[in-house]
Amino acid sequence: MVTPALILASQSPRRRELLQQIGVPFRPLSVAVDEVPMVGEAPAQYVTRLAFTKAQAGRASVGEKDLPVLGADTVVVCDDQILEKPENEAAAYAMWRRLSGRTHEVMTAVCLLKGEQCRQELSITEVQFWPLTEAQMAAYWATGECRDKAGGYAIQGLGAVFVKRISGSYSGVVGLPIEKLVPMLDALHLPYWQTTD
Ligand SMILES: Cc1cn([C@H]2C[C@H](O)[C@@H](COP(=O)(O)OP(=O)(O)OP(=O)(O)O)O2)c(=O)[nH]c1=O
Repeated sequence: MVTPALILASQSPRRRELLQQIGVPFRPLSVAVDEVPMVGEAPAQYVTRLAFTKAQAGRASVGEKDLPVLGADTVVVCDDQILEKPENEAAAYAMWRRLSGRTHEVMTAVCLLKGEQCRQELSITEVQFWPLTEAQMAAYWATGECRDKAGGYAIQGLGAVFVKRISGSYSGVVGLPIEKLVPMLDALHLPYWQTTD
């Protein structure tokens, strides 16, 4: 068995797949943190805080201070409002009506802790939706795909048909911006595909 180079403090299957995709040897760990914005907290601050909190929670639960821990958080932001995972059908429809025919931002913050070191990055991607019909929304709800996704859609899934344009990081929208992560791994001398040390 390969020795893990880091702990991924996340229950998200997408984050696990993205780390696997670039050949990082890791051990997944589910952490539970309160995902509630503080009063007056801007979306960028909020996702950054949550990524840090998840990494910290992972480190506390592993107990091995020297093993690096990676945490991440993703939110959809539209009209300065944070859209997380829809709690029910009404919440999902409210999100889709807001996103329909418009451009929103997907923010993913990443935090990597190793010993005393803390590296953080924020990815912001613009996503434009086609106008959505009520019939499309009903059909999408029926698929169940929206339930554990920020903003109530998955760009990597059937939700891709809602997307007209993207400007930024595709992997960031899915939950882990590879182009931000690789330099962080380099800085802490952590392995991935093609590294030699
Ligand atoms: C916008 C969008 C989000 N998402 C996902 C990424 C995240 O998994 C999820 C946002 O929820 P998060 O709270 O960031 O992550 P999570 O609860 O799935 O996992 P954990 O907190 O344990 O790390 O939405 C997609 O998969 N595709 C998309 O197109």
